[in-house]
Amino acid sequence: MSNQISMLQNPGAAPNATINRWIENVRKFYFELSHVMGKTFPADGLSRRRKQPGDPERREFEEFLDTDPPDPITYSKKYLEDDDPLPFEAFRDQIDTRGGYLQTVSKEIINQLLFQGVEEEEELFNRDLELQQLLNRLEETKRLSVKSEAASVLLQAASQEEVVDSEEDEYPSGWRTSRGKQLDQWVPLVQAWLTTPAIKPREVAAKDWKGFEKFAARFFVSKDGRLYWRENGEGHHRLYIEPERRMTILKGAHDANGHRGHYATLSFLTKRFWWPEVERDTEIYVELATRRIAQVARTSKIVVEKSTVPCRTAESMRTILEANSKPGCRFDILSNPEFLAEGTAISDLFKPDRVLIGSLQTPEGLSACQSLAAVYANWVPKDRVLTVGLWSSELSKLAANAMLAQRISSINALSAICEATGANIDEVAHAVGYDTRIGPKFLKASVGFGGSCFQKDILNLVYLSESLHLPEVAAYWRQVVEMNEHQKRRFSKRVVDTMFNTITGKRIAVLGFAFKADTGDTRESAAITLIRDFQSEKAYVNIYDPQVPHDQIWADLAEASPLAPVETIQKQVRICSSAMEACQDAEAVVIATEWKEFNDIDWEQVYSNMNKPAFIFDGRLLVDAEKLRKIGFSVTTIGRP
Ligand SMILES: NC(=O)C1=CN([C@@H]2O[C@H](COP(=O)(O)OP(=O)(O)OC[C@H]3O[C@@H](n4cnc5c(N)ncnc54)[C@H](O)[C@@H]3O)[C@@H](O)[C@H]2O)C=CC1
Ligand SMILES: O=C(O)[C@H]1O[C@H](OP(=O)(O)OP(=O)(O)OC[C@H]2O[C@@H](n3ccc(=O)[nH]c3=O)[C@H](O)[C@@H]2O)[C@H](O)[C@@H](O)[C@@H]1O
Repeated sequence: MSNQISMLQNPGAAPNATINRWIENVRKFYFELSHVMGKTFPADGLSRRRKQPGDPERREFEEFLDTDPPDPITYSKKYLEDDDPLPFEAFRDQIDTRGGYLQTVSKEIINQLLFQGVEEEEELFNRDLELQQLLNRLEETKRLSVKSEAASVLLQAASQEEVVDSEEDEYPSGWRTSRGKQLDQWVPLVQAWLTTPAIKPREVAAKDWKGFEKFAARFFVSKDGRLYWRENGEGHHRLYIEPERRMTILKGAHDANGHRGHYATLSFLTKRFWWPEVERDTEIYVELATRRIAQVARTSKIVVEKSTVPCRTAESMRTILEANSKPGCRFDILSNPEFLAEGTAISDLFKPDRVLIGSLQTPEGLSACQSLAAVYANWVPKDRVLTVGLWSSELSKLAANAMLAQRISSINALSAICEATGANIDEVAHAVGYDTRIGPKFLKASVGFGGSCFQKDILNLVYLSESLHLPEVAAYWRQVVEMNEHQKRRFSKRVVDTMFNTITGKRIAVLGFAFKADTGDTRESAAITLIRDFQSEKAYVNIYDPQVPHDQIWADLAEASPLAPVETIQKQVRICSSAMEACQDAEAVVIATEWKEFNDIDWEQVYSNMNKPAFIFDGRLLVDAEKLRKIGFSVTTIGRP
């Protein structure tokens, strides 16, 4: 209680979250605090404080009672060997804190606790609902993106309606191995047998019965008659997909989901669906683009990998191309990764640091390499065109992005140390970057790196390392991504902690939504994670970004909280058309993207429009903290105490 009193008097004190919720409730009333020592009832938060000098004199508790204190509680044991109940003192603390907590705990948490005990059926229902909600929300936000396409294709495929194969979507039986074909025949028998176990399927030979039973044990049939493969390692039951729906599902998971390659497509699929040899089918499907090149090419071709690909992709392309090419056609594959950055794409194109071309070191490979180098020679100086081996080129692209991201994670890790010690991350970066071996670029601490490529490419490297049985190498690179996630979490926690451990009902203006300045791209933007965290703490959020379309913001927020209804998101979030509008009546401003125009904000005006105390959280080292403090803001900057 003394903690609460001191906090009521001193908003700067740091209560914990439970106590803060309590304070919020207590503050609704006009009251005078007094201390009544409890004797009859277990101690609660109010009665635990011992009487202090200066406390007003109060009658003892007994004086309030009309009758004698009740008799001690009696109990009877069900079985003699049962343990005696523990004395009250043994668990008094537990009751005390949990009692206080549970009274104010939010409904969601209780629901979550209850939810842990739900039956399989309910989980399935929720999973369907989740897909349905995802689609609804994406449609509502009118975002005609590949993702809504993916969701709709998947929903359609998962529905129980009859499917008529279009010619294009026919499932090629040539893909199946004999084992796959056998399991395809077994699955309908499994379903029938699980529904009426008394009838053994005649089609299963006696010698196969044990195997069949074992196989069948992996499934269950839901109330609505759908067959599910029991949960995989991630705790998801997977809906069985019949052969005639498989191409639609593959198409949805791969094409409509952004051609994210074999690994991403497979993990997307295997979280939701199952059929025999889904892994093999996915691999074949993902290779279809290369097969298509072979199919349509009538003369020899140089095939250039421009997109970022896993190391040794060219090798699998070659195998596919050679196996499917027309007589007399030969294919040379080059790797020519793209190094442009968003926001500077045109200048990167005209004045690249380097152009990298990887080829096989055979006469044909080297000659193909020269052909491509000649194209670049039109505007890129010769010494900037680097020619290397094919695998080195593929790996260099992943390595370059991984090392850039690693610098950011390193500086962000140091920013946490700065906040705890009093050092200043800008000064540290400056001092470190002055070493010519290290260099000054890409050492700007931030709320976390975003963008479509860093995370994807590092995870690509992690996957590659794992598949090469290099777990320590994989762990090293994974840590770069984990540190980035940590940085985002750390930042939103700092916001909550600084605002007296609760942002419930408070309005926060988030300035910037793009993953960096000078682009409208929001993929993996740190702002999305921050806003999701603020929403889950029940804050109101005003968002302003000079470039990102509003529909995109709604779609990203919907995707970040797949279980939150759109109306809830829209109640909590407002998209504004200027920084000034976003800051109106806010309690805090969070700078998430380093847009130049944020330097020109009239902070005095912002301050006068905000609720007090007015907080600024600079996730981009953008503002002049001292200047803003003079205005009256409480300023928190990344990498500074
Ligand atoms: N965004 C960037 O700044 C940079 C991107 N890159 C690389 O360039 C590639 C494209 O990047 P973004 O343009 O940002 O991606 P994006 O996702 O915006 O666009 C890629 C488009 O290509 C389509 N696509 C992918 N594979 C396909 C296939 N096999 N057949 C037909 N269509 C296919 C997708 O459906 C999508 O529409 C990626 O590999 C990325 O790593 C490289 C350097 C910079
Ligand atoms: O393969 C790709 O897609 C591209 O990825 C990055 O380019 P991009 O994602 O456009 O953006 P960056 O400028 O690298 O910034 C990435 C993220 O790191 C953040 N960042 C960058 C630099 C820094 O010092 N601190 C920092 O937090 C940015 O704010 C942004 O969120 C690389 O810089 C390009 O060379 C590469 O071609």
